[in-house]
Amino acid sequence: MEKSNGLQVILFPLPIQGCINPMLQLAKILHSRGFSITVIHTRFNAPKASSHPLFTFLEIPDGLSETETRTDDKTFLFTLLNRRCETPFRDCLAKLLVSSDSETEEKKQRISCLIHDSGWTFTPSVTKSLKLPRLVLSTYTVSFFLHHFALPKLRREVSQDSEQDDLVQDFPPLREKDLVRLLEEKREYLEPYLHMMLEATKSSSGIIFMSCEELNQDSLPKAREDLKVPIFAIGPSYSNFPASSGSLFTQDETCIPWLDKQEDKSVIYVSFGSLVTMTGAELIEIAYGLRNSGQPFLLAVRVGLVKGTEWIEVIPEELKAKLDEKGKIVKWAPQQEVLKHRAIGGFLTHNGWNSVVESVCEGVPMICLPFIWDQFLNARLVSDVWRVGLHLEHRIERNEIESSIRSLFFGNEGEAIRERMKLLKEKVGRSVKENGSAYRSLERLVDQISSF
Ligand SMILES: Cc1cn([C@H]2C[C@H](O)[C@@H](COP(=O)(O)OP(=O)(O)O[C@H]3O[C@H](CO)[C@@H](O)[C@H](O)[C@H]3O)O2)c(=O)[nH]c1=O
Ligand SMILES: C[C@@H](CO)CCNc1ncnc2nc[nH]c12
Repeated sequence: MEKSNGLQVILFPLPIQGCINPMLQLAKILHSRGFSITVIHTRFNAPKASSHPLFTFLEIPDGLSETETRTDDKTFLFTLLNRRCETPFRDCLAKLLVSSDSETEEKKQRISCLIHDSGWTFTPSVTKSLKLPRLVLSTYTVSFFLHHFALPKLRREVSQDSEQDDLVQDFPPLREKDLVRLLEEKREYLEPYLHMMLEATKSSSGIIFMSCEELNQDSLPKAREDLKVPIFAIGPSYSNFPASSGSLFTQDETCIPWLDKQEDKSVIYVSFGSLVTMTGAELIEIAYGLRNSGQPFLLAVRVGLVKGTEWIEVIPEELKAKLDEKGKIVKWAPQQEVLKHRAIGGFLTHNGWNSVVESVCEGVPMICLPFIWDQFLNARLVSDVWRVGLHLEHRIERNEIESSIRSLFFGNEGEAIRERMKLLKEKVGRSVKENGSAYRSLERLVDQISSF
């Protein structure tokens, strides 16, 4: 740990698991560079302050009701949060600035800037009136962030004559069938929300991605050109700065001793992040697919994953008994530790960006089953661009799942995928080491924050 550099950074994550983890990871990275860290967060999905004794946490009210927090339309949720949090956030930040000014000289830690999730769109007017520099963190991959601003236009101009498998011209490597599914979610709030997000990004002092040149060759130059603000692709550095301490759920630690008993690279790990929901019938197909594959498996079923039920009640008793012979089902896994484990041979994933990056960092080949939003694009990167995974093409059927597991573990394609994943892992690993592209980007970010 470096000693304090006398500067303080204020962080403001969006309250969903997929956004809290990368923000806390950024906090750890900046703290290791001597910055002191204050996290302003909503009451809803508040991170566990006790897991981070080195940071200061300040809670603001968000006014969300129980029902509102459960809404399926995430854009609506974020729109509500932005409306309700503006005033409490402004008050909180203003107070912080005043109290930091009045500290005694030796305790003084000048507040150098605010770094907020790209999903907070009200921030420009707040920091402008308080004269505080502002950086944005995007938890998406660069190409999704860049191209998703065109979604309202793409929705208006859905092409009639294109084939399902065609690439979407303005949104590669997304395919037409992905775009159709992505747009299926009801999104009446999407257009104004995206507009505000883009404005908040363009008026910022820079945007940070937990990604690197090696994973975004084509989109980074275009992002620099379009957004016209400095771009810092500083990660992923999951191995040095684990994100798991940001977990909102209790991790089932019995996963690791269970994995210890399995053979090298024999287990398929299955998880779907924190937002996706599925039907009971879909979970049953997945369970049969896992069982019929004959491979040992570790399945994370989050409470609430299956719509209308609590946990895994939909799985018939008789199947449950068969599952227990070779598999383990938990509510929340210590995912990074699991992916690191020598027993893991593959990851059946919904392709949230954090999961994809964690899998690449640990060199675990994937089976892609995206459900919503940026997951469709992430899955194409994995299967079509880097070619380090198979794609289920949205077929949640036991036979498809069984055969994809078999070809990943035993087929020729699986062999080639493992080979490519090994190379990709090494490439990304080099990027965060001294003089790698992500390392240099982080140096530039630290310089910029210090110079505000
Ligand atoms: C299910 C499960 C998850 N996790 C951790 C792993 C990851 O760091 C994190 C989940 O992040 P993601 O894999 O990005 O998934 P998710 O929470 O759905 O993320 C949301 O936010 C992401 C970033 O904006 C998006 O890319 C996703 O599409 C979106 O759904 O939670 C665990 O540690 N244990 C678990 O059992
Ligand atoms: C505003 C963003 C950027 O950090 C939140 C991430 N996640 C998401 N944003 C919008 N719709 C979603 N549907 C699923 N996940 C979603």
